[in-house]
Amino acid sequence: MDILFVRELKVDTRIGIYDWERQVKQTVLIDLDIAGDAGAAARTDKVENTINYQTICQRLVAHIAASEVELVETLAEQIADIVRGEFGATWVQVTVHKPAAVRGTRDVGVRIERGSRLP
Ligand SMILES: Nc1nc2c(c(=O)[nH]1)N=C([C@H](O)[C@@H](O)CO)CN2
Repeated sequence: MDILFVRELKVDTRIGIYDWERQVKQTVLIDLDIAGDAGAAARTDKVENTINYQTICQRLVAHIAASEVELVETLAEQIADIVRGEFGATWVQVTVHKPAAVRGTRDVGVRIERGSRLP
């Protein structure tokens, strides 16, 4: 199994459980690991034969910038649904970072895996 990855996709969004967090936008960073077959794309050297990571990033930026969820868990689940449902990935790992959201930390967030690694 091969992995396509995205690291630190940066998006400003309304997210959080507190009143003040409903008034402002905060930055989240998204990491993705997506199961795929890099061999098929490599043999043809055509992006049509793989999952286009740029298209996924554009789709996720549009979704996340417009979303207004409270929890990082909800956002991670929505991202996994998009990557699997719209891009045909069989397995995805999604990490949502909310840096500096909690005093005394560098980063907090959630990591989820959805789907099967088997083709
Ligand atoms: N499990 C979670 N715990 C917390 C979340 C969250 O999204 N998932 N969010 C918050 C606040 O919004 C925090 O990020 C800002 O102070 C607290 N705990």
